[in-house]
Amino acid sequence: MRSALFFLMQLRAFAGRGLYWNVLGMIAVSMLEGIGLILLIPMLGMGGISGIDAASSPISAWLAPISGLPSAWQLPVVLGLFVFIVLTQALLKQRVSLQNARMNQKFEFRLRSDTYRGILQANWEYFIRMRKSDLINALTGELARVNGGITLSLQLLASVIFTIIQIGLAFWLSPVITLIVLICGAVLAFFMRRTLRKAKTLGNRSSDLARQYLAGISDQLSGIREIKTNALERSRLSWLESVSAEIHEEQYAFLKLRSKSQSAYQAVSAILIALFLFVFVHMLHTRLEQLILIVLIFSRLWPRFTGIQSNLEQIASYLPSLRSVLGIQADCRAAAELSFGDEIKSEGMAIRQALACRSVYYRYDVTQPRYALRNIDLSIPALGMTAVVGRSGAGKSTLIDLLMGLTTPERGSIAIDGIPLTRERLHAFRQSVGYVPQDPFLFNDTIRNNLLLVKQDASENELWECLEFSASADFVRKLPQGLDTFIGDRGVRLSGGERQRLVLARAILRKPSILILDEATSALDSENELKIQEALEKLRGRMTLVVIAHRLSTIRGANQVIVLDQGEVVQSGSFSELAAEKRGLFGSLLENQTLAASG
Ligand SMILES: Nc1ncnc2c1ncn2[C@@H]1O[C@H](COP(=O)(O)OP(=O)(O)OP(=O)(O)O)[C@@H](O)[C@H]1O
Repeated sequence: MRSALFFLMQLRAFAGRGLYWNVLGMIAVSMLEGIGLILLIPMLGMGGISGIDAASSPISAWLAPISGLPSAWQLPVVLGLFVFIVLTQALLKQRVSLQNARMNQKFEFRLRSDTYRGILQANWEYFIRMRKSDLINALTGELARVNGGITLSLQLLASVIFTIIQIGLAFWLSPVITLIVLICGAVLAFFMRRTLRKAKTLGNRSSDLARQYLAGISDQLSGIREIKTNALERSRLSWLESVSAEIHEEQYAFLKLRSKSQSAYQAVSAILIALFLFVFVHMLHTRLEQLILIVLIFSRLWPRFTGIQSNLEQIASYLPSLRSVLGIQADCRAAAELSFGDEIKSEGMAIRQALACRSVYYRYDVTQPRYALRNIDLSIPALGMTAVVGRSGAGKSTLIDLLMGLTTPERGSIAIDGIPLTRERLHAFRQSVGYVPQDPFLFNDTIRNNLLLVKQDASENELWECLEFSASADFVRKLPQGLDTFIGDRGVRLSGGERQRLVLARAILRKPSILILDEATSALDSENELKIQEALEKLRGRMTLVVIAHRLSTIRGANQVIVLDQGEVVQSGSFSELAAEKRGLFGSLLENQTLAASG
């Protein structure tokens, strides 16, 4: 029951008074149903069914005006009343269920939007920690289960209201019989508690399995190339079959649990009804009208009891999904770096003097002693070109993430023109950054839309200018639909170099104050690399450039070269200065590359 209450509390916090109106509607529906039921006795009595005395009906006092009518009129009037009550009840019921569906939809919409908003507002560290597929699962499968949980909780609420009202009616008719039936029901419910606990455990497992499945399948489809080239098809299929088998086992266990508890309820209800009739008619000589009504009430209540039990089981199994979605929301709140509205308030922030790191320390995992960056002190002068070099794993990309404000230092600070980059200034600063990552990403859309993403009002001329600059214009012109060609799954596949150039075009479209290229020319052939080198030359003096480069020949023109090794700055200076320090790391990197190129 606590699970259902949890769902309903969430709904109440969202729907407020709307939920109370619906509860009132549910009460009215149940009352009308009860009255319709009680009307059966006078109807049967007036219809002349022997043994039933219409005047002894519990509502005979209410029917007094009808008894005053000529006897030929009495039955049609009672039948008319009955039809009216049933129709009103049906209409009201329809309205309440539509309102419930609307409320549920709005709740789901809000939950979905709040969750995604939280995800979008979370900082980069959160995404480093989280599995992407868990977030996808929360926004798809888990939300669908939460929706199911809310629907069932509302059904349960209706059933509980119905049950209370019908039990109240039964009490009014005969407290003794009702009490005996209720005691039996309570004893049965007590023994069914174990089933509920089991349902909850199964629900937890089902959530885990869904997460595991989605994580695995999205990983494998992303790595399908590796699967093919390493001939891993069979082992991957076995993985899928084993997870599917587990999912089926879990579903089967849940169905078995439900059908077992339902059959138990049905069997007990049949035995109880038979026992009642025997005991009350033969031993206690109860009045027939009362007995008929009570049997009627409980024969309708019993399936509701069963419904309540099975609803509770299912709701308990859905609860882990709601908890998981709310957990993600809470984690995102804790990791929030931005609130919507910041972007409206802020405009780009230009670097006028320098972007600097002061005694910066950074660890990916604060529980581990290993620092990815240690004691970093450096200054990137505005409008110059700074190159960052170092062996693989030296900390270059980590440094870039810090410089862009994607991550925040554990100690020390990042400052723009001497002012620390605080959370409030983050969004404005990022609007001034153009970034081309190692593995460029384009959305599954047209080239035009991919570019317009960063500057919606860019003119056709501006788009082509950026494409020219990034040496992409030629290949875009040759595509079947030019700028309107779909790329990715639904359209033309682009080579790594082409994607990299398009991402570069996008990065410069909004004329950033600082352009950061993380190995941006790694996928380019020497002809295109040269073009980009020339373009970067043209940008010099117009924006601050930061370039991470493996190929040291590409950074000859840099004003400053920073050499990182094992998370520390080991050298910095101009290209020629560092090249002259033969015993330094830069000298040896340069020597290795020259040897490799000549060999
Ligand atoms: N998400 C992460 N979680 C934990 N450790 C990480 C993570 N990303 C990087 N590291 C570690 O931090 C260190 C610096 O990594 P980084 O990616 O900054 O190096 P890099 O110089 O950019 O390397 P490369 O040239 O190969 O891209 C490495 O030891 C790496 O293992």
